[in-house]
Amino acid sequence: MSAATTGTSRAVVLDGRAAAAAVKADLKERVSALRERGVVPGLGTVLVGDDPGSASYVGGKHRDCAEVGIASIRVELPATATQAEILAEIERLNADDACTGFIVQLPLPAGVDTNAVLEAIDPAKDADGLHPTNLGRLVLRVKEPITSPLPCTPRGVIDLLLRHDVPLDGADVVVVGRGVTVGRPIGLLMTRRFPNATVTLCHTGTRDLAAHLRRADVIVAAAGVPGIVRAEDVKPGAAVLDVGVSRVEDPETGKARLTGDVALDVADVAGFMAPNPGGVGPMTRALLLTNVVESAERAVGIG
Ligand SMILES: Nc1nc2c(c(=O)[nH]1)N[C@@H](CN(C=O)c1ccc(C(=O)N[C@@H](CCC(=O)O)C(=O)O)cc1)CN2
Repeated sequence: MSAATTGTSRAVVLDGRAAAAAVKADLKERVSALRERGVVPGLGTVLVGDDPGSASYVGGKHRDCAEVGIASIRVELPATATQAEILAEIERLNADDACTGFIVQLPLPAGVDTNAVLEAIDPAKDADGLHPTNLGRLVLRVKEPITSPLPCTPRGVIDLLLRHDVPLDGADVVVVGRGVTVGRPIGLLMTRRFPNATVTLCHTGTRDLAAHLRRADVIVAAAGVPGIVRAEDVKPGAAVLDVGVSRVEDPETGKARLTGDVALDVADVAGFMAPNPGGVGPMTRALLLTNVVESAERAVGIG
């Protein structure tokens, strides 16, 4: 969804750019404190192939690192890289003391076993929180404070809801999309932070998506299908967070542009809206940095 609406919007905007700026300001101070103790957090990224979207996300991650004082390590491999070559780079980053956390940018080229790649990352350096050990800890350590990295986009969604006091106690939450970075982990994190929320995961096999959406107090749209969440299917006052990303051709300019999953006029019905761009995306980036800083703090016994 773009920030523009049909003009009657009364939804409170869940402003991810402002929230991310606040998160980064806090991280900058924490990174300075770590540096004073001789600890320099370093984020590594592994980018395979030449997808312009992925390259742009990785570039943004390194700009964020520079902003808060985190060191950057960039690994780039051609789209033809073999599974063994990718795993070798992961082993190198696992062993590199300058790299305190790293990610492998997704999606990987067709033919690469993404699960095997994610499982090869040292769980202590897993800045995305997508290693099975960390996903398992997320399920098991429900009552503990955060002791392991958490998936960034789901964490961003929850942070935005908390910052704006969106009511979650007893809420019906509907997540659309079952991808590995958002749809699958978000229910785990949501019911850890809001144990009385009821989370339903909808996907391409869901028989009646509209029926699920209509009773939802909170909708997290992460399907990558433009306009899949329509105003007529949103309960007045609901919180709607648009996390979908699709590349479409702009009919006016003929140029490719990014669009979300939520129709523009949903903002006229919703009580809270996380737009796309400007909602959850900037928080995904800020919480990646948070995972890196928290890991570095844990390593020296802070937090
Ligand atoms: N290893 C990972 N791969 C991917 C992840 C992830 O969390 N880990 N998520 C997405 C891509 N992504 C980060 O990698 C990401 C997507 C979008 C944004 C963002 O800030 N979007 C902006 C709009 C950007 C634009 O206009 O170009 C916004 O929403 O305002 C940040 C990060 C898939 N891969």
